[in-house]
Amino acid sequence: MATETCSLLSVGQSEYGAAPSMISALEAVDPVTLTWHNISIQARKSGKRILENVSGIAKPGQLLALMGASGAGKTTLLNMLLSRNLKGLDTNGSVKVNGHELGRRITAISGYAQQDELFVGTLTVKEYLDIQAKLRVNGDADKRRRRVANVMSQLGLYKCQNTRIGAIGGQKGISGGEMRRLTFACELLSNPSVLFCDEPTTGLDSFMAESVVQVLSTLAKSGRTVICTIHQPSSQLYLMFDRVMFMAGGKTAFLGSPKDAIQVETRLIRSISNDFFQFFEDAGFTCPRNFNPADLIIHTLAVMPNEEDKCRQRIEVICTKFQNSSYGRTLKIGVEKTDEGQRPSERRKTGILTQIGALLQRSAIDTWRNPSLTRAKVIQKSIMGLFVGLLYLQSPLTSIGISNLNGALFYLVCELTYSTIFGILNFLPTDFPLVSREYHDGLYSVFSYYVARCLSYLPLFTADGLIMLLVSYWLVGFSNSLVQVLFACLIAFLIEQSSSACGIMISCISPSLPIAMSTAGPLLTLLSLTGGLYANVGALPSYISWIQYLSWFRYGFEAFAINQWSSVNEPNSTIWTEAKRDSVLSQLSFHADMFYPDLVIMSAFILVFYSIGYLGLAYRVSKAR
Ligand SMILES: Nc1ncnc2c1ncn2[C@@H]1O[C@H](COP(=O)(O)OP(=O)(O)OP(=O)(O)O)[C@@H](O)[C@H]1O
Repeated sequence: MATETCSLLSVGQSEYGAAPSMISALEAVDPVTLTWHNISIQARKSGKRILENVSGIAKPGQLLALMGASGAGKTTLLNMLLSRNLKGLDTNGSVKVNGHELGRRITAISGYAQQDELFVGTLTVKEYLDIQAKLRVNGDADKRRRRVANVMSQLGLYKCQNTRIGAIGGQKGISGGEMRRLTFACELLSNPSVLFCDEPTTGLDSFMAESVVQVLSTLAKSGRTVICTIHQPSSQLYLMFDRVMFMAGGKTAFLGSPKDAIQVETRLIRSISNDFFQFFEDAGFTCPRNFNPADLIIHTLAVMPNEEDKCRQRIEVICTKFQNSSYGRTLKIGVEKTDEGQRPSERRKTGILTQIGALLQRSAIDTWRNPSLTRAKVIQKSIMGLFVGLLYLQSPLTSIGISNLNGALFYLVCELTYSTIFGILNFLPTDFPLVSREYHDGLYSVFSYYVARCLSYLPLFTADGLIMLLVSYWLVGFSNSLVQVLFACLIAFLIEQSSSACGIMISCISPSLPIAMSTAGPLLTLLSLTGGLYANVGALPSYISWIQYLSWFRYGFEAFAINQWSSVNEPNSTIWTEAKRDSVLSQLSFHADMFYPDLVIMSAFILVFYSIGYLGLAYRVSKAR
C-alpha cells in the first residue's frame, strides 16, 4: 500500500485561483494495474457481436485513451471494465485488478466520471463538494474539509467555489470546463486508485479540452490509473496521453504509446510515425504531412456507409496485423503474465445516518433555493382556505347548514388530496438519473435516499394543508374546542400524508411521469366517488362497495365528520346530544365509534404506500445498471 503523499503542483492553480494556505497535494493511492483479457460481448436479443477478444492493460501513473470511430465499442468496453450498464448483453472474458477479479466491487476502488454531468444545480460548487464528501469520505469533519480543500485546489475550483452550479435550461452557473472538473473533483473525493472517464472533452472548446486532459494527466502522474474514451482529439491533446488504444469493429486495432516529445508542430506527424504511427504505415496506411494522426487513424478504422465490406476487410487486416505485431505480442504477454498483487483497499460506505443527513441537507438547500413550489403551495392553499371559508361562511346548524358543513369537510379532503398527489408525482422522474448513478457509484443505499427525500417533502406537504384548514376553520364555523381543532389538524395531516405516500408510490412504480399521471387521475376518481359524499357509503352496490375500504377519502371524511359533530360551538353545545350527533352521522352511514379506527387505517395506508414505493424504487434503481 502506498504510504507517501504525492506532492504535485496543482493543476491550473494560478489560473483558476487557489487558497494559498490549503494543502495542494493529492493523497496517495494503492497502485492498481488493470488488465482485461479476451473480452467478448454479444447482444442477447439480436446476437450482434459488440466486442471480440479484446485485451488490454492499464498501469498506475498512465493516462490511457480509448479511441475509435463511433460504434467501435469504446463505451461498451468501459462499461465492461466497470461491470455496469451491461443489461441485455452476454459477456465473456476477465477483468482483473492487480490480478484479482473484483466484479462489481471495482466501484469501491474506482471513480467513474460519466459524460453527462448530473448535479443539483441550485447548490454552489463548495456546498456540492461538502455534501459529496459526507457521502464519500469515511472520517471526521476535519478529514472531509481537508479532502474538499485538496480537490478544489488540485482542480482549480477555488475561484468558482461560491458560484451556483446551474442547470441546462435553468439558471446559468459555472462553465462547461468547470463542470467537467467538478465531476472529477467529486470522484477524487473518494481518493480512487482508478479513474474512468467517458468522453471528458466532448462539448468543450480546444482550450477547455486541453485543460481537462491536463487534469487527467496530472491525476495519472499522482499514481492513479486513468482510462478515458475520447473522440477525435487534436494533435496536441493526442500527444498528452501516455497510452492509446484504438478500437475498430469491436476489436483492438492498436494499443501502445504515442510520441510525447514533439517540439515543433511541423515535425509532429512524422515524429509520431517513428514509433506508434509506424505500425499503421507498415500496414500500408501512411499518414500525410500536416494531418492529425488521430483523425487519420479513426477515419481509417471507421466503417463508412455504402463501403461496409471494404471497410470491414481493412479493419480485419489492421487488427490481425496488430495481433501478430510486436505490439500485439507484448500486450498478450503483459496481460497473461500479470501476477496477483496486493488487493487494493476498498472504500467503505459511510453510515446510514450520515447518508440520510447529507441527502436531507442537499434536498433542503435545493428546496430553499427553489422557492417557487413552496410559494405556489402556500399561496394556493391560503386562497383555497379563504374561498372555502367565504363559501360556507358561518354555516348555521340547520339541516342545510349541516349539509353545507359536511360538504366543506369533504371539499377539504379533496383539496388535501388532489394538489398533494399531483404536486408530488414528479418525486422520482427528476431525481432518478442522479439517484441511480450515485447508488451504483456506491455512495448510498436506496433506503437512505428514500427516507431523506420523503422527509424533505414532509414540512411543505404538511404545512400547506394546515394553512388551508386553519384559514377556513373559523370562517366556516367548524367546532372549535381545542381538542377538536387539534384532532382536525391530525386528520388533515393523515389525509395529506396518505395522498403524498400514494403519490410517491405511484411515482416510484411507474416507468414514466405520463404513466404516473394517467394512473393517478382515474384512481383518485374511484376513491373520491366512494368517499362518502357523492354516494352514500351504506348504499353502494356490492360490486363497487369494497372500493370504499381502500379510500382515504372515506376514512378522512368520516373522521372529520365524527370530530365535527361530537360537539358543536356555543350556544348550541348544550342542546347538542349524542343522539343528534349519531343522527347526522347516520345520514352519511358513518359511525361515531369508527373515529380511532379511521385514524389507524389512514396511518396503515401511509405505511403500506411508503413501503410499496420503496420496493418499487429499489427494484427500478437496481435494474437501471
Ligand atoms: N445493449 C446493446 N444491445 C445491442 N447493441 C448494442 C448494445 N450496446 C451497444 N450496442 C452496439 O454496440 C456497438 C458499440 O457501441 P458503443 O456504445 O460501445 O460504441 P462507441 O465506440 O462508444 O461509440 P460512440 O463513440 O458513438 O459512443 C454499437 O453498434 C451499438 O449500437
